[in-house]
Amino acid sequence: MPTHFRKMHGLGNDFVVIDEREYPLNLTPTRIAALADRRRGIGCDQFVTLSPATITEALAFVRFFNPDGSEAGACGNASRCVASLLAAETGNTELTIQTRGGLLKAHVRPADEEGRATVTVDMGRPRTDWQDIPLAQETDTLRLPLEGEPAALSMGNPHATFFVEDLAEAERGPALEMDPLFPDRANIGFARIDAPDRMRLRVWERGAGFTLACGSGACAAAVNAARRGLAGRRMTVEVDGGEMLIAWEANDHVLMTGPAQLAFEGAVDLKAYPE
Ligand SMILES: N[C@H](CCC[C@H](N)C(=O)O)C(=O)O
Repeated sequence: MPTHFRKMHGLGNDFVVIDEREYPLNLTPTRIAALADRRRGIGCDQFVTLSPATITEALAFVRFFNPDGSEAGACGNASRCVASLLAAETGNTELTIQTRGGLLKAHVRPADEEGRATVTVDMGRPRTDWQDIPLAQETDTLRLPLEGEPAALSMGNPHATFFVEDLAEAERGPALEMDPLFPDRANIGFARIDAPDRMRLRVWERGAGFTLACGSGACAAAVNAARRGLAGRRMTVEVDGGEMLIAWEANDHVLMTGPAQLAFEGAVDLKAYPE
């Protein structure tokens, strides 16, 4: 029996979303990778599943998988998309979703005539201790012992941010993702500070490669810029797909605001994909 899915995106960072709350599908990493593959599957940057929440205040337990089948503890753009989906389903504009990286509270402004909602997600606190990122050795996470001295933190997934003048340096991303300093690999951001409240960012994503936008990467880059004294605590982050607003609040929580969009819905025969 075909399985319903939604194709969604946040600033071009795109997702296949499958709701397993009614009917668990037990999707294996192999099948997820095949479905996420743009040549042989539906194609997406991350594959997102909704399952029943195990914490009563949350409407769903949301998991994020990269096209290589690896699981991410956070995915900012997908969190906005799922929040907009749940808001449309429930009529709630304030809601909570459960992720491996923690509980995320969202505020959803209803979709406009193009189906584009504006969502603010509280992405929680950045984790800046080396063990929480994680790194392979005790390290000052403000300046990692790598060429270009990036800053690093976790938003529920590992991020290193290089502050550069020339975004062409992003070509270093693939090698850096695999650097032994990152035992779980890492998302690698390249940020150019254009003003105390504005940056341009490109992210080589762990397990996914370059994407048009990376929400957790924008949070990480904005917090790392403020930690390094390069910017304030409210940033407009310009990515290839558009702009997000990031605010690192006085309570240490990081608020991310940006669009969420349903592209189309469809059905897929999972049996056509290898277990
Ligand atoms: N695109 C996502 C990030 C996915 C992170 C994933 N690549 C990982 O392995 O952590 C975002 O909007 O935050």
